[in-house]
Amino acid sequence: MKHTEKPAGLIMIFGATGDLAKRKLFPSLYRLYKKGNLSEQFAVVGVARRPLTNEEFQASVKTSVENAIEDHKDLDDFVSHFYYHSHDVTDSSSYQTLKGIASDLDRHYSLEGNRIFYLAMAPEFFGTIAEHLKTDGLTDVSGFKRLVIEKPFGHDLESAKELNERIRKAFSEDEIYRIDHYLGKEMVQNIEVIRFANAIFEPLWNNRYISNIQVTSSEVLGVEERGRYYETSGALRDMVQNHMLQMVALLAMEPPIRLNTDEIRSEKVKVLRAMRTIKGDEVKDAFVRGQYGAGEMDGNAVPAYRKETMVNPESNTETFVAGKLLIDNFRWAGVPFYIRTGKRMAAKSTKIVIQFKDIPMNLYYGTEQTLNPNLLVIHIQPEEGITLYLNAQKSGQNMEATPVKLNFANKGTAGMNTPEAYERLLYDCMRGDATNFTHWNEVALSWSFVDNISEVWENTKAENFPNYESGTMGPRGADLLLEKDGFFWWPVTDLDVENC
Ligand SMILES: NC(=O)C1=CN([C@@H]2O[C@H](COP(=O)(O)OP(=O)(O)OC[C@H]3O[C@@H](n4cnc5c(N)ncnc54)[C@H](OP(=O)(O)O)[C@@H]3O)[C@@H](O)[C@H]2O)C=CC1
Ligand SMILES: O=C1O[C@H](COP(=O)(O)O)[C@@H](O)[C@H](O)[C@H]1O
Repeated sequence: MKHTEKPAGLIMIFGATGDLAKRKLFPSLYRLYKKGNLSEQFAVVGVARRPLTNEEFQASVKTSVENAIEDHKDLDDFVSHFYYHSHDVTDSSSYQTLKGIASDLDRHYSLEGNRIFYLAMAPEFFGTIAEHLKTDGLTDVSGFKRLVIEKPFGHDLESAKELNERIRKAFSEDEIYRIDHYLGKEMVQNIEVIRFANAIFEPLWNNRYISNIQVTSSEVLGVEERGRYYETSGALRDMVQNHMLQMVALLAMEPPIRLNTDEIRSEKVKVLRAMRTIKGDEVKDAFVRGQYGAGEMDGNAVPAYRKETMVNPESNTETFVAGKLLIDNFRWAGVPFYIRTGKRMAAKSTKIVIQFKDIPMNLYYGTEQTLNPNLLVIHIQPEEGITLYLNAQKSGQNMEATPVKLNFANKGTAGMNTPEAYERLLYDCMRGDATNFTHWNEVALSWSFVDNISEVWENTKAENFPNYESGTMGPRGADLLLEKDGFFWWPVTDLDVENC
């Protein structure tokens, strides 16, 4: 696929009055515009039901950008490229009007017939919109056409297949950009560089030298206003099926023969294929689910999940998942990948800890004492960087090894759920680079892995829910999962080897 750095084009955003558009998409587009990464030949059509004039829509885009970004120098010029069409996506009759608007803008801005359709709406509309775009001729373009589709991509493998078949009627696989915003994060993208650009890591990156890998993505926030969605999702579908498995795939994949979209995706797919299936009775040994109870966060009392708005007071939905994954291939046989994610935990943090195996014998401590293992920590958020924990002699100490750390802190502005991730992904999509979007094969394999677990959990009531207090690192079962293998979770805040 040829990448043009600044292609002209129309971006049609379905759900343009929604939260995602306001908080992430408009500020990201503005940043691209400010950096000169957006062609002057661009126009945006916002679509949603509520009646708005173009001017009202432009004012709301302006407000969204002002709320997110301090420098607004060129904002008026930027918003002048925005247009609005009030349209119910389930109403077949108004797609023709939308088509007329798109054609007019194409001529007015010389958009070269390039179109990106961004579906920032509830997933039940994805299939309908894609079908209409085709049947009503919006996809009959002289340039490129691309579909950006938000999560969740289905609810399980079956529904994901159904959705995929519907959107594939209008777009080919290489025109579909399935968003996983973790793939837009600076340090997630850095995993490959750390692995494949450093002679000191790649030779050690296997079961001979690594004892276990831990991936934690903990959140402080609870379910907020998303109770209705979350009740049907839970942490397994919301975080594990996509973000957590994507990080595992990047950590475990073989070096691609070339750094292009197809080769990278194909290596990730191989990891997902090699992941050992966990089903039936095995689920309770390899996976732990949790649900938050009431607690205190930053000195304020917070309610239990079951007391949140739109949540069943007897809900069986998990807000926490910990699991042990095994990748049955030559490189990783026998190395556990532990994953852990949850809401209302003690800290907002996404970290990857690679724990290396112990050296055969310790010359430096008393015989009963072991040295601290070498760790490589990849800090995804809120701080961005890497830390390598080594043992060395500190000055003044006599032939005694103490842990020292080598730190690299990324200078980028690290925010949570950052618009920067969306900015990168939007830019990639405009340039036709789908590397950091998920291919259908990845989505399908992730769902089939997760479906086996959710099937067991949906059919067995979690008698001990709620089983962790808000503001903690999850239920005790998550610690036991590692303890039975002789490991423990490395802390995610202030990771200090000396104090572990
Ligand atoms: N918000 C976030 O941080 C994140 C969101 N997502 C995903 O992004 C998508 C959008 O989420 P979010 O922005 O939060 O959702 P919102 O509920 O805030 O927005 C939904 C949008 O859809 C429009 N809409 C609803 N029904 C129709 C209809 N029948 N026809 C036309 N427009 C309609 C609404 O406008 P109106 O009422 O005027 O029609 C609104 O613009 C979802 O798939 C979500 O999972 C993913 C990651 C993060
Ligand atoms: O996709 C999702 O991600 C967020 C967490 O994203 P982060 O970038 O803040 O780590 C999560 O809160 C949400 O439930 C989920 O849908």
